[in-house]
Amino acid sequence: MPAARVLIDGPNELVFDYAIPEGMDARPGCRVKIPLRNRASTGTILALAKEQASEFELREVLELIDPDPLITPKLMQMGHWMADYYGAPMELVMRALLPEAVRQENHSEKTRKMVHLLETPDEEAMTKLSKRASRQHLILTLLQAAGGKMPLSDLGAGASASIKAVAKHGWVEIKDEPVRRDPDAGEAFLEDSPLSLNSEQQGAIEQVFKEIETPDKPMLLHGVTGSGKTEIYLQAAQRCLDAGKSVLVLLPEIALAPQTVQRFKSRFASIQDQVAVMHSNLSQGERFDEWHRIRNGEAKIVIGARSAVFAPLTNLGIIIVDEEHENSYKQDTSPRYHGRDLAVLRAHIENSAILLGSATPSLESFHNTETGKYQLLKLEQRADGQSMPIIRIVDMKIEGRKYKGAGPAILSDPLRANMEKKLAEGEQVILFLNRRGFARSLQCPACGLVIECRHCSIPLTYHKSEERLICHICGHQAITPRKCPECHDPGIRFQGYGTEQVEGVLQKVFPTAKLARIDTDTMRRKHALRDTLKAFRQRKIDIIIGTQMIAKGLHFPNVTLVGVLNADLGLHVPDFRAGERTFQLLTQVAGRAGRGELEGEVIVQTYTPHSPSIQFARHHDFGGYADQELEFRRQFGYPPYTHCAVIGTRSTHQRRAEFTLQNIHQRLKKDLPQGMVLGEPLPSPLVRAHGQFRYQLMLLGSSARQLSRHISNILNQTPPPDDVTLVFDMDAMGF
Ligand SMILES: Nc1ncnc2c1ncn2[C@@H]1O[C@H](COP(=O)(O)OP(=O)(O)OP(=O)(O)O)[C@@H](O)[C@H]1O
Ligand SMILES: [Zn+2]
Repeated sequence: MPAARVLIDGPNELVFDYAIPEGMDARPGCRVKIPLRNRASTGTILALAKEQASEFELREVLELIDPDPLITPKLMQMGHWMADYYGAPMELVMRALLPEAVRQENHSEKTRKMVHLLETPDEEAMTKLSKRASRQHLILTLLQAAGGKMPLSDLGAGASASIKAVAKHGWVEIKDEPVRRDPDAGEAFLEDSPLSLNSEQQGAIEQVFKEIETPDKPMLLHGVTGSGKTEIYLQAAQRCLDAGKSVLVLLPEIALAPQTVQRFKSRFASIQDQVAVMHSNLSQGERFDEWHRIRNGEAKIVIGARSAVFAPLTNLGIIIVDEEHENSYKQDTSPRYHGRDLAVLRAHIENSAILLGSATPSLESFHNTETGKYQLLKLEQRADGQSMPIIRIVDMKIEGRKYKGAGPAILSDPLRANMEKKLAEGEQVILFLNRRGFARSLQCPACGLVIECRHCSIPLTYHKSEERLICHICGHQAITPRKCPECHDPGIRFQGYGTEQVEGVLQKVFPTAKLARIDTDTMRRKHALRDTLKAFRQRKIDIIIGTQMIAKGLHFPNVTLVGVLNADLGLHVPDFRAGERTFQLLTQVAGRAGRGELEGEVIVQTYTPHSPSIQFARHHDFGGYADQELEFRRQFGYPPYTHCAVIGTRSTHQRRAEFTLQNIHQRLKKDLPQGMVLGEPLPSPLVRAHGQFRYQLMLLGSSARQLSRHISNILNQTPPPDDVTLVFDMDAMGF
């Protein structure tokens, strides 16, 4: 008898084999009822075997819940690829493929009671009714006015006896009707129409149309900030819909891209019902509804973050990956997939077009255009003929001297003077600083002690409004000491500054300007970001100070000055991608300036004005940056010339974490295949987080398959002790 391997619903990821009874058309991806500990349980079929392998008699599947697999065969194929490539158990892959809300099907459809008018009594009867039973009369007239049906709840609470009475006469009937839980209920979107494209856009879209017609090669759309990439996405999507095909749009963090989502919603406002947006703020019920709307073909455009790459669309015309260089496409728990890479794979499996877009492409994707694996589409001009902003560098080593001992130099003279000018002219300013809180750390000048988190190896950040120290890794909080806890020196002081402190400085320097701070501390409320950006667009705010939440994708024509307060923050971290990331961030932030009629200016404050990331960004020279960075990567054998995998161990026992990794290192080394480079086991840059010690080693290999198989083999042979957790991160993006 054939057997099925079933992932049981529930928190524990149990997997058992069951026999498939004769005549049951069970396929992978189908949900089934199975016996478990004398009770009927539910689960999803992971895989089938022709003959059962076990010598024990298997229990039988009780019932097939879905005759058609919930997971399409093509998505299943992608799932098996993921399990193999990322070295992840199929159980975990399955969790990614089928959202919790769908797998544990207890969010059945939401329904509501509707009252339907079956027939209206004649005029005479109505007149009688109005005198004798005015409530019943009212119900009938309301129903007539509403065109024959109304939700029961709208007919008022006290009306139930009257409704029963009119139902008894056979005038009305109450029926359950399904309702969609619409996450955007209450929001109105004005329809807009396609723009006529400029010649660069025209060239790009023709290529995209060709690919939609007959998919051949992935496309990388490299368009400078403000070049109108979104318009290309919109017209590509429209073309697919016209051809009866579906569209998948991936955005890095959907909560941070309210403007892009809004543009899609506006363009497709007339077919609102066919658009599904999947983001992390959806309730389980909303997620269930959206998923089923996609699976049954009602929704034809899906917009979502990385996990939307598994959206069960069929007949895909194009997959669009906006800001393809963004790290947040990488999943940070197993299976540690890269949303962009899976999108490319999925397009291949589904035979659809794929369009990756960015103003600062990842070197991986850019390199693929150089080798001819991808095709490059370029937009070198801003869409409306605006010029690129002028970028000026301020050397804070020189500026800082003016402030001797008077606290940190936050606003250099050139930046402050420029802000004054713009504000006087009624223009708007964005300031960028990638650190929240008031002060980075507290340090004792006498003994040098820096107050650290008790669970993590980083300093605690001082938050003034809450009057406490907070760990930005684990959230641990502590009271701010008045003197050094070690040597009791009362001179203990703040080091470094965050957005909260900048806000305070701005209030003093520009007392009449209206300010808003955008970071995770101020944006906790559900629609806080959307509302703040709206106020900014309406010019109710003059200056925004924000973290990376405001770095990309925002379009405000009246912003003429962007200030980068400390460009060095991401530069001095032990990661070969640190320079690339700084270049991307500076280019993206700078790109927020001068997107309207007025010219834009950018002022970058830095202590390392000559670093290549800063210099190339200043000249808007992606090509130059990519050339020299790729040369460096090639020399050292780093990605994109190789694949990079990281193996990590974590444990509350430092020695156990270290020893386990050393052990793995030994085994990896013993039969290391040709072409692989094995690094040393070392403490992670953040050696302790959430109370766990972390060790890691890096492997580089020219063949991804060989690399991940070699590692999976060794890890399977070396199960870690119970108190050590293993992490295997294929194509790791951070260290
Ligand atoms: N052909 C066009 N004619 C006139 N305006 C256009 C055209 N195409 C795009 N625009 C406008 O140009 C502005 C910038 O476009 P968009 O935001 O799409 O740029 P982008 O390339 O996505 O930039 P970023 O990478 O900075 O997000 C938008 O206001 C858009 O409406
Ligand atoms: Zn901590």
